[in-house]
Amino acid sequence: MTTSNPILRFSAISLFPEMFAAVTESGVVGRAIKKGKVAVDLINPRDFTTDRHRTVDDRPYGGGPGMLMKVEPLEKAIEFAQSSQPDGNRPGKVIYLSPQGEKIDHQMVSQLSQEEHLILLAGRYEGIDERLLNKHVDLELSLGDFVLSGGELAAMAVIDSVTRLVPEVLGHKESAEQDSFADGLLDHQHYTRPEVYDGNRVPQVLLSGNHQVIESWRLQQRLGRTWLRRPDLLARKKLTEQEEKLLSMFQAQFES
Ligand SMILES: NC(=O)c1ccc(NCc2ccccc2N2CCOCC2)nc1
Repeated sequence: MTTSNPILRFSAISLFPEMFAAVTESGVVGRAIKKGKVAVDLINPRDFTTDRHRTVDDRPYGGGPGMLMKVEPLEKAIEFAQSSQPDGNRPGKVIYLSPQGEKIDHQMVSQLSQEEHLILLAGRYEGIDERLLNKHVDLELSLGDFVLSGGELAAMAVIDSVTRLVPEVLGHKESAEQDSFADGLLDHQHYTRPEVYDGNRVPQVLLSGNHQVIESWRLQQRLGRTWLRRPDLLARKKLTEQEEKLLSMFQAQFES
């Protein structure tokens, strides 16, 4: 069923809009767009230039290597994105993807999935004038402590991860709920045919058909793997009595 107005609209402001085909033409986001649940508008600051050479970069005050994104075309692109908002809707939230941003995690992605319009600013060159950021940007976010050549890949990661959490986008909803991190734990191991691969058997419990035992084994593995690999995540999670028991059994086996 295609709804006339999407649940969530992304406006991606980028000098390389063609990069976004990677999310708009395939997978979960591609399907959500086809179903009219999500929309992704591509806005290129170059379309807002007024000079003959369609200049989108400018030299940094204070000198130094590299260029910055030119203020005027970028500001016009942001204002266009904000104006392209159906009346009565909440104004779009302007998000700037940068290594200086707040680290993104599941909580942030989940909050963003409640918005109606997200305007994603993909930086190029060495970045953007601080005064423009102060004027227009609501949220500066980072995927992690590493540098990309542009903000587009980070923006696409936001589009994909947020879209997965938009209600009914994933169809059988529980798979978004069962995404690891959704409940603060890492995912359990996965196995498929053949039953013996490279001399290694699939854990017997998964062949038992006993779904209660299988679910509890999977939960125990999620708890154990989180304890081993991401104790920081475990520290933040309130465990039920059953979870405490499963984890301590895992720890006992691990330390035996
Ligand atoms: N961690 C992240 O989310 C992330 C996001 C973007 C990004 N790059 C685009 C960018 C955006 C803002 C400022 C500088 C830059 N860069 C431009 C190219 O030069 C390096 C600095 N990199 C990593």
